[in-house]
Amino acid sequence: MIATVDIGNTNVTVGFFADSRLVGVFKVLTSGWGEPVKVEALIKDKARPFLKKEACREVYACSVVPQANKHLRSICRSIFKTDCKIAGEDFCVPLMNKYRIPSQVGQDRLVNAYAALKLYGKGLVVVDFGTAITFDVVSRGAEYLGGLIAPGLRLMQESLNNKTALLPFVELARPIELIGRDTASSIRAGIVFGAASLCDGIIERLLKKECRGYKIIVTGGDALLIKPHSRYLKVVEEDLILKGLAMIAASQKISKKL
Ligand SMILES: Nc1ncnc2c1ncn2[C@@H]1O[C@H](COP(=O)(O)OP(=O)(O)O)[C@@H](O)[C@H]1O
Ligand SMILES: CC(C)(COP(=O)(O)O)[C@@H](O)C(=O)NCCC(=O)O
Ligand SMILES: [K+]
Repeated sequence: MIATVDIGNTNVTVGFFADSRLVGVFKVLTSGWGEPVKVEALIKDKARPFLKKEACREVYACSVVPQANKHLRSICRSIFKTDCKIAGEDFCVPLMNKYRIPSQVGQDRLVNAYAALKLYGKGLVVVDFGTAITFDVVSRGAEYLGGLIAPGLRLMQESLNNKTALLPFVELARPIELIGRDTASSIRAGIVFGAASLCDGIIERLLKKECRGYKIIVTGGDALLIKPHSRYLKVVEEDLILKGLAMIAASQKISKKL
């Protein structure tokens, strides 16, 4: 069995793969890194049922929270009894990276692009509704071209609440009407329809120009909330980063054998 870890700005997501199949996933909040001992206890607890069945041979990770990396390394040794390999530090995502400064791009975006390329073939856009909404383009020549970054749904919720006197924090849910007639439904409609329109608008621009005929793949914590309101989001890949990490682990094993 191998373990994969995705440290995003909201969640740490852990996935276990047996024979390339995802057999289990759990999440803990990223904000806990201030108290790594607590994060370790949480991960240990949630990983226990999987580790009882089978030991972990390898851990592949991807992080966009650099201050978490050293804790991740020690947590891996103590829970999984093996060193973890972190994207960008211990291995490179095997993709031609055309970002102006290649090291500047988030490793999560590269892993998403790699995973989608392996699953769906060249010429695609990955949309990830995480803390940020990211759009990542893989060309017909299988190169990572870059993309776009916009604020995610939680950031929209929090900034409306934090930067105004009267707006409360409202839990997001499927909006029931376009024209909100109370504060909570106005905020829900604004954020959910707004994010769907932002997404469709950007995809339309991409499809008209550089990305004519490209496939669109969507992932991330808020993907299912937005999908019903979008024209272009049809193909959902949950846990795309974890799948990408598992595919990279498998490819490294093959290249070692060659
Ligand atoms: N407990 C929570 N705290 C914050 N956001 C949450 C929580 N549960 C679900 N979410 C939603 O998940 C989104 C983040 O998705 P995720 O893909 O896990 O992000 P990341 O990969 O950036 O950590 C947020 O925008 C928010 O709407
Ligand atoms: C854009 C991101 C914040 C997205 O992170 P996430 O929503 O997955 O937490 C992350 O990929 C990042 O910090 N990128 C570095 C800058 C860049 O990609 O250009
Ligand atoms: K994201």
